[in-house]
Amino acid sequence: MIELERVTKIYPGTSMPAVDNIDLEVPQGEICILIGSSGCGKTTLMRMINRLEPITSGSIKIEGRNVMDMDLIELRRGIGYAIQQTGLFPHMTVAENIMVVPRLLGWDRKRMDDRVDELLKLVNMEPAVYKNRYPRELSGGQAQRIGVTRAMAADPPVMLMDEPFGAIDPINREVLQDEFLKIQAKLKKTIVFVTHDIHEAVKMGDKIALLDAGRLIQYGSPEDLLTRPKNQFVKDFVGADRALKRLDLLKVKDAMMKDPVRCSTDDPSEKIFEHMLAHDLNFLLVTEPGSMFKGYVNIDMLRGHKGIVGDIVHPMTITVRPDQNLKDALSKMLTYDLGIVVAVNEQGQLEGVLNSRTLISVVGETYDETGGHWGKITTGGRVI
Ligand SMILES: Nc1ncnc2c1ncn2[C@@H]1O[C@H](COP(=O)(O)OP(=O)(O)OP(=O)(O)O)[C@@H](O)[C@H]1O
Repeated sequence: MIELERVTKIYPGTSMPAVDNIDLEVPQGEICILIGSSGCGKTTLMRMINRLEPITSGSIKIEGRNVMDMDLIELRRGIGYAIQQTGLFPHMTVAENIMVVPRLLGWDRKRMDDRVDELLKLVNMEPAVYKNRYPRELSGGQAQRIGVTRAMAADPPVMLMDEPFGAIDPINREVLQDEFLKIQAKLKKTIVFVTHDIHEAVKMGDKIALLDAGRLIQYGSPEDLLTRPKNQFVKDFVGADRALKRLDLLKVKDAMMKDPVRCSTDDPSEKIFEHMLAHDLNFLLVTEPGSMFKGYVNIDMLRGHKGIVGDIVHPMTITVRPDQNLKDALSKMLTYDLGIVVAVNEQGQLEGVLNSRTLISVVGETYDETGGHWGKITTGGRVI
């Protein structure tokens, strides 16, 4: 846990505090987002945690220990630090960059090599391909991945991340965010994460701290800020399209129809054709016995077919995961012009189906602008 108590920073030669009397608690294993307009004090606040900036007054404790009482080297070893500009050393290879802190800690060669491979695999970069490259031989997204892995190299319990995905185009940014959240779900670091982007904040944050002119305006879960903005400033900051932002918060599994009607690859086509006619269905999902998702059949494909469904099933390559957010699902549906999108789990098994009508009703019905209350989503929609 990181505890900030009445933390204030006044830069020498200035009179207005850059950080003004902030109390904040970041629980163990959570991501706390610092957000606010340019100059509101986010970076200053973060840099006081690892003492890159001296604290003017107040106290910062990590696991109950005041950072000012800790040996500086020991403090920084326990805190990974990733920044937007990545800070990679241009004359060092990827592997050497990742190993900066472990080398200082005196790790042996084998342990360092293993760690480089492990971390590169974690961020989906093939070690054999990338570890001997120099930063100039990486794309912007790859360099940011390396910046983040470097911060994680010595497995610090605390990470400070200052717009770590800031310089990346929106599509790769989503990919990096998803990767990072997956890693975080396993590693459970305590993270302070600065961003300018409210979508990123809502997606990544367990808690969001909204700052203005050095002061903490509201601190709470993304849900809190979106649904119970404390004042007009917060409302304006989170924006008028709060209903849409809620798509960042809700997961596919919250809105999908679970356990949808399906047939099996070993079902006879004629029997399924009759069944679909009888139930007025023209489209049916197909799984293997054991529920591995295979694709779909429609009534025209089945008409006159003598074999089994598995012979003619049409694959559906665009799918979502139940724990992806609804915004990702909507974006896939719009990009590929799909009326429905199927949710499959990591093993490829069919878990549910989401249709565009359900999605739209989630956005439309769950927020009552006048009362400002969110309704409950209780059901997915019927698909077939
Ligand atoms: N070294 C410094 N000396 C004097 N003032 C500073 C210094 N660094 C930052 N400031 C001021 O402190 C305030 C907070 O700056 P800080 O960089 O923490 O804001 P920020 O929220 O991270 O901004 P941005 O989003 O633009 O990065 C600003 O008014 C800035 O001008």
